Amino acid sequence: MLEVEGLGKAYKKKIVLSNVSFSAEPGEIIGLVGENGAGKSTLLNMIATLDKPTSGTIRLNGFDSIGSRKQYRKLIGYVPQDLAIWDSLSVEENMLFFEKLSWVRKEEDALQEICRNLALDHWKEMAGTLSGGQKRKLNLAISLIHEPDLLLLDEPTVGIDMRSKSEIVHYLKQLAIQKNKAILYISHDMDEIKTLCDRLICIGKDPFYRELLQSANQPMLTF
Ligand SMILES: Nc1ncnc2c1ncn2[C@@H]1O[C@H](COP(=O)(O)OP(=O)(O)OP(=O)(O)O)[C@@H](O)[C@H]1O
Repeated sequence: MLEVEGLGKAYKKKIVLSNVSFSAEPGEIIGLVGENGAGKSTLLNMIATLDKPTSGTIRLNGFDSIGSRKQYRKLIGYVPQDLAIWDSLSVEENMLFFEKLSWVRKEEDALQEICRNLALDHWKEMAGTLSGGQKRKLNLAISLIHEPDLLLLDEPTVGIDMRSKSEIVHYLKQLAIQKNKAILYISHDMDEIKTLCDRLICIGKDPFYRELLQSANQPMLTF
């Protein structure tokens, strides 16, 4: 499904990633882990087509991320580290707004169901007055409107309470199992990594980090 081959990224003379190769199958949750500044977001951003690789290729269901960008983009959902919601709109208005921007048409009931499945029951409330956890859920719900095959998540549970965190983790697990979605997930939370991820991709050279991750006893690729 997702095939990353020989991927490299340099910013001017600074090499951030080199020769990263891996694949992801439907239903798999893969954790992207490693120390600060290792290049996790850079890798995710290239897969999200927000940044161009210096070398290598990314293909999703046979579509190249550069050559077939339009078709490729329809298959991905991306949740950035920073919230991308409208504070002055209600949850309902946010969902309707982003549905209009999306390439699929969804009835309001279906949009509300996405939120309900995430235990986000604040349909008429202004996004600006939601708790941190509810805002994160709305951010995630928006990325699911067009039912992407591959979900790219950049620390989607950072800084939120344990209940919201556990609801998001439970939801993602169900999404992978029941709807066969592939999920690439950046996290610094060891418990979350152990609970959620089927396998890991460790970016960076810090031996402390690598040893710690090996103790999680999950299949791991290192770059
Ligand atoms: N646009 C850019 N121009 C120059 N350097 C950049 C740019 N984007 C990222 N970098 C550098 O690339 C390296 C990797 O950054 P990246 O944000 O991918 O790391 P990360 O593993 O996601 O870190 P964190 O865990 O702190 O989020 C860093 O040294 C960063 O300064």
